[in-house]
Parts: sequence; C-alpha cells; structure tokens
Amino acid sequence: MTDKLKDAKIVFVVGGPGSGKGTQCEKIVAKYGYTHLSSGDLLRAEVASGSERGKQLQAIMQKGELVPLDTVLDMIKEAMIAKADVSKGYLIDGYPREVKQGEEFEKKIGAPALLLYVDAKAETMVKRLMKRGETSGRADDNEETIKKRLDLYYKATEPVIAYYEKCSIVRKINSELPVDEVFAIVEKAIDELK
Ligand SMILES: Nc1ccn([C@@H]2O[C@H](COP(=O)(O)OP(=O)(O)OP(=O)(O)O)[C@@H](O)[C@H]2O)c(=O)n1
Ligand SMILES: Nc1nc2c(ncn2[C@@H]2O[C@H](COP(=O)(O)OP(=O)(O)O)[C@@H](O)[C@H]2O)c(=O)[nH]1
Ligand SMILES: [Mg+2]
Repeated sequence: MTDKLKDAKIVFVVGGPGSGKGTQCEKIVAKYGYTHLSSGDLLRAEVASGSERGKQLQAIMQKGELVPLDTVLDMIKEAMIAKADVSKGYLIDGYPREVKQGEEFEKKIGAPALLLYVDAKAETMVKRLMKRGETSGRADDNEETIKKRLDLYYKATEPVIAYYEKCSIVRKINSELPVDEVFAIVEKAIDELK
C-alpha cells in the first residue's frame, strides 16, 4: 500500500492557528497543482458526516485539544493514497502537531522534503481568527478555544520546527506581510525543490 507513496514529494505546512497556512496552500495549489490535505478539514469532514467517530472528534476539537495521533494519520494516509496516481506533490497542512506525529508519519508514509513554517505573532493570529470566526461557523473560532489552541501550539507544535531544523528542510515564512508578499517567499521555497 505505502509503495504508492514511495516517491511522493511531501511538504509539511506548520504554523499557529490563523497564521495563514490554508491561505498559502490555496495559492500553492493554484500555481503548482499540489494536493492540499488539511488535517483540520479532514477531521471537520468526519464531524460533518455525523458518524459516531465524528461525534467524538467534535468534542475534542471544540476544546482545542489534539485528536489521537492514529486517527489523523490514517485519514491523511487514506487521502494521499486516493490521489497518488495524479498528485504532483502533497501539502500536509496542520500536521504534525507534535514531534511524535512527525515520527509516525515518517514511519508509515515517508519523509518530508520541505517544511514551510508559517510564522505570525500571537496577537496577529488571535485577531485573524476572531475575524474569521464572524463567518467561518467553526465551533473553535471563539476567544476561549483560540487561547487554548495557541497555548498548545507553543507547547507541542513549535518543537516540531526545531526537530526538522536538524535536517535543514525548514523554511521560515513571515506571514505578517500581505498575502501576495508572503506567497512570493513561499514560491522561492517550492521552486528550490525541483
Ligand atoms: N493534526 C491535527 C489537526 C487538527 N486537530 C484538531 O482539529 C482542530 C482544528 O485544526 P485546524 O483546522 O488545523 O485548526 P488550526 O490549527 O486552528 O489551524 P487553522 O484554523 O489555522 O487552519 C485542532 O484544534 C485540533 O483539535 C488535531 O487534533 N490534529
Ligand atoms: N493580512 C493577512 N491576512 C492573512 C494572511 N494569511 C491569512 N490571512 C487571514 O487570516 C485568517 C486565517 O487564515 P487561514 O489561512 O485560515 O489560516 P490557518 O488557520 O493557518 O489555515 C484568514 O481569514 C485570512 O484571510 C496574510 O498573509 N496576511
Ligand atoms: Mg487552516
């Protein structure tokens, strides 16, 4: 099964909640035709299906906590395999959330060629999420859950960046800039991959 993904080009997109990961991924898809897999979107789709598993996920996500590693990883792997014959590369958005998730991904799927570290100040992220919350309908775009997501990001996810710096695949992207300027930096990082 995993053989199908043996030579896949994998890009991890890591950054705090509201840092602009989804926005940049959309632009990468438009220009490079990569397959965008947002782990949060995959989980929200499961919740929307109304399944028993979805109900359990909803409770975890509403609290801003992390869904068990195996659940998310299985969903990502399934989605990757479904696109394996047509994909030019994969954007794995919002995963890994902790070092352990990265290690398991490498064991079960493969190693990333690049990690885009989408960096914005906490203040900026909160502002963007509160604004997004006006229209997103997301149960976790509220002040209390945003604070928890941010805390967890600094505690569990930032160490992921340090972990991958050891193999020199991290490119830090300043996402305080306007979207198109951020994308200009992203493009350089992706172009270097080829
Ligand atoms: N690998 C992941 C991805 C998501 N989640 C759960 O799904 C929620 C929403 O994830 P996501 O959509 O990635 O949200 P944010 O990190 O806030 O990022 P953004 O809104 O910026 O996309 C998380 O808080 C968490 O409960 C998770 O447990 N594990
Ligand atoms: N000014 C500015 N706003 C941004 C930028 N990127 C994203 N946003 C806004 O911030 C909010 C969160 O972005 P999103 O892509 O959903 O972030 P994610 O949570 O990291 O996936 C959205 O409402 C965007 O409009 C950026 O580079 N500059
Ligand atoms: Mg997103």
